[in-house]
Amino acid sequence: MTRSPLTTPQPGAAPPAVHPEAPPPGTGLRSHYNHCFGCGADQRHGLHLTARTPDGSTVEAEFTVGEAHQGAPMLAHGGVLAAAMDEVIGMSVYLFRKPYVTGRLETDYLLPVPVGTTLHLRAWCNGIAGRKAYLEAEGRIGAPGGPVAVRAAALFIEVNMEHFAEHGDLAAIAAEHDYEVNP
Ligand SMILES: CCCCC/C=C\C/C=C\C/C=C\C/C=C\CCCC(=O)SCCNC(=O)CCNC(=O)[C@H](O)C(C)(C)COP(=O)(O)OP(=O)(O)OC[C@H]1O[C@@H](n2cnc3c(N)ncnc32)[C@H](O)[C@@H]1OP(=O)(O)O
Repeated sequence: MTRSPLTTPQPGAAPPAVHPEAPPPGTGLRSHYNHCFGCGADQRHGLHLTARTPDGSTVEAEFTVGEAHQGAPMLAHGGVLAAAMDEVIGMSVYLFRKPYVTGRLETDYLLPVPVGTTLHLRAWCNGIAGRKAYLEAEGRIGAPGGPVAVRAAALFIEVNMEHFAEHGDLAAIAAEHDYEVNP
């Protein structure tokens, strides 16, 4: 992965520990929001990623490139692939049971991805330093051990729930989670 210093764990970054309330190994992850472009079942234009964690610290998901995802004829749009990487990385940081948002996302495109291809996505965390989480993901063609088509490195920043209340619609999130909107 070609990455900038901004997505490379800074000195002193600690390796992440599996959170005690992370889903047990082999468990599926629920969508964090039904209208999410990446994972929401009610978002009809979305990617509909469903993910699981094999070990409580990494996340795996599959994404089949459809006709709605084209950039060049019958080839995946790079921005759609970046969205898939952002989503699977977001799902992996969700294992830490804190709200994070993408601060920076870097993407390497190594192979063209034709419509009809299933990308096997995997994301993991390389380190945590304060509010910063350094994460990485890859998308492999056709099988978990297939050729790597996309790599991503990201810096996610921990926020509090007021972030979503101030800038978005916390009530819509709270309706699907245990968060109290006005504790
Ligand atoms: C997503 C909804 C979730 C709802 C919650 C419900 C469920 C549970 C939670 C998790 C969700 C689960 C799964 C999610 C899955 C996928 C979703 C994909 C994720 C996204 O798609 S999310 C949307 C796109 N995302 C944004 O909409 C962010 C817009 N942005 C901001 O809201 C601010 O910009 C913010 C908050 C990032 C920082 O603002 P701030 O004021 O809090 O903090 P500040 O600026 O001081 O930065 C602190 C330290 O981070 C460094 N830093 C910051 N930004 C950097 C950058 N870009 N590059 C390099 N370093 C950066 C600074 O340099 C400083 O470093 P230092 O401490 O060393 O000085």
